[in-house]
Amino acid sequence: MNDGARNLLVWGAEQLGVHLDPHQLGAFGRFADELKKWNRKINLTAIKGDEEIALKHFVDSLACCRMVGARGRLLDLGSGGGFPVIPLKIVRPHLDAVSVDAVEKKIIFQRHVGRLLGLHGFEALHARGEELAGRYAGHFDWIVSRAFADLPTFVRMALPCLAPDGRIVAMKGKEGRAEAETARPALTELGVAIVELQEFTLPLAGDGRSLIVLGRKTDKG
Ligand SMILES: C[S@@+](CC[C@H](N)C(=O)[O-])C[C@H]1O[C@@H](n2cnc3c(N)ncnc32)[C@H](O)[C@@H]1O
Repeated sequence: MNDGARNLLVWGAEQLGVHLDPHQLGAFGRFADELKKWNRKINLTAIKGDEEIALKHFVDSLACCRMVGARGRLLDLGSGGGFPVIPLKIVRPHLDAVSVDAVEKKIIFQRHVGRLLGLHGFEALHARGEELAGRYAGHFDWIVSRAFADLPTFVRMALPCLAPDGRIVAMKGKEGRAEAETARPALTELGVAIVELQEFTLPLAGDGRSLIVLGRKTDKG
């Protein structure tokens, strides 16, 4: 990753309230280098330039930091090249993270990055989200996804694996609020409520983003 991209990453992360130390910056640099190298052979991402990777993959992934604690169990459904799970693991090293994707070559890439960066408590699993309920029933404190599926589909897949007080976090573009409104009846039927909806602009790139946080409905609503 070039100096300009590194500066963008530091600055963009700061805008989100995340301070990156030199060790973490080094990890992001190695992740970017591997992403570019592997992307020449297997299709991991359409985002190829250093600056774009820094903003549209790394800073964007870090946006959901504020919704996730420092310790606990995290699942990323449909994580592709490792987003948002690997950036989250870099800045929240004590999270126990499971990353799932249906495409094996993407999971092989993530395992490679996990080994290279020495990420402990990181498991990349080649599976479909629909298959996880048996192994991970009620297991995760946070289940996240970025650019994965429509809200009811994601929630239906995530819910069996969610701890009783767990949270589902959907990372969406600027259309997130409208999608949440449309999905509200289906979500109610699933026994889930929108706990929080945050809209923000990706630093510098200016693209609209939204974070939709969901939890099980309680008797109180
Ligand atoms: C648009 S990509 C997003 C990847 C990553 N989250 C990101 O933001 O860069 C969606 C990913 O979901 C995976 N996927 C689609 N359906 C899936 C399923 N049912 N279970 C697991 N992964 C799935 C695809 O293989 C793909 O890697």
